[in-house]
Amino acid sequence: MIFLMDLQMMLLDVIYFILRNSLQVILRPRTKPIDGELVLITGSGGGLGRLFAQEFTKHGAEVVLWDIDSNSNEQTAKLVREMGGKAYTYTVDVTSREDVYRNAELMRKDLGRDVTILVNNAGVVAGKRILDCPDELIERTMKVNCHALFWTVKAFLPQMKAQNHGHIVTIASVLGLFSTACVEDYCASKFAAVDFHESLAHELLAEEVEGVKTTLVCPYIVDTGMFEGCKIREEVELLLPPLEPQYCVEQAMNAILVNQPLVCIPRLTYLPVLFRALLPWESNVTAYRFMGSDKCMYPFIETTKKQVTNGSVAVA
Ligand SMILES: NC(=O)C1=CN([C@@H]2O[C@H](COP(=O)(O)OP(=O)(O)OC[C@H]3O[C@@H](n4cnc5c(N)ncnc54)[C@H](OP(=O)(O)O)[C@@H]3O)[C@@H](O)[C@H]2O)C=CC1
Ligand SMILES: CC1=C(/C=C/C(C)=C/C=C/C(C)=C/C=O)C(C)(C)CCC1
Repeated sequence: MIFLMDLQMMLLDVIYFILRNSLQVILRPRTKPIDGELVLITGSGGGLGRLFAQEFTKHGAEVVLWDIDSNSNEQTAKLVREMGGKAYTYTVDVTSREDVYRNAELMRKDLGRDVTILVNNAGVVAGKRILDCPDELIERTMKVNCHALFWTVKAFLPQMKAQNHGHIVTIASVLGLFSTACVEDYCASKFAAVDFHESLAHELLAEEVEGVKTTLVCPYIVDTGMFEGCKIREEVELLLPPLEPQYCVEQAMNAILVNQPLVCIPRLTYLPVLFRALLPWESNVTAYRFMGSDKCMYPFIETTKKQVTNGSVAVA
């Protein structure tokens, strides 16, 4: 009897959340204020990281900027300060546990307060076919895109839980929800990031830590240069062009500010996720071929090769 009542309640809840979430697409829920929050952004010297720093600043938050490259990181801090915001820079290699824990402590000492919003944004891709790819580059992708999430969450979640206040944001990718050819390192690391994030979200909910929110951000190609050359069939690209970095970050911010658990940018990319789950493998392969998404990374890999030949930075 109790089982049947629980089942009925669960089904009603499922329907309620489907209706509520559909309605929220049209009627945006109220955004939460984040002025005075302390936001840590990893990879803050890069394309999206810099824009996140600026967007959080616009909303009145202070930003802690972590990047492996101090020059680009200082550039981000300069832009934030020019907007009248507060930025604190640290040169951190997020793949190093020791570096992460040491800098978390240093930051706490420097600022005398804790991070309340963590944006795990740093990311890399090898840009080589698996058989041409040095093992170190594969390991680096796994360490930056996946392992680093463990270290930063271990460094900042305890205080968030203690305060019952915080937000963990993971910038993953649509390539963490469906995959394509020749980016095995990246897809594996982003699938891992997605599941790391989801497991953490489940843990917080199971423990009823209501005050610590989570948002998983899964963007399609963004024009930051990281995937320079990546291209699908022209006719399909008209429907699904690469995202403007500013648009991508604004969409991600909208999701964060309403505590939305998951956002795929653009919305159209929810479809391949559904098809992957529902259709036979061969049907998906046929659709991939039709849309040119089976070989979309070929020109990207050629671009990376040219960068190496020209003697510039070998990997994104
Ligand atoms: N661009 C795209 O098409 C998409 C990107 N994403 C994801 O968005 C995030 C941001 O990407 P985007 O801004 O385009 O990429 P960028 O390459 O512009 O920025 C990434 C930043 O992370 C930094 N970084 C790399 N390794 C480390 C490390 N070990 N420790 C600290 N910082 C590090 C980079 O520094 P350095 O430059 O010195 O290496 C760079 O500043 C990534 O997670 C990416 O996977 C998701 C979907 C699409
Ligand atoms: C595979 C695939 C597609 C193309 C996806 C591409 C090209 C994704 C690139 C994503 C990047 C670069 C993410 C970075 O994090 C389509 C056309 C949606 C159709 C369904 C299957």
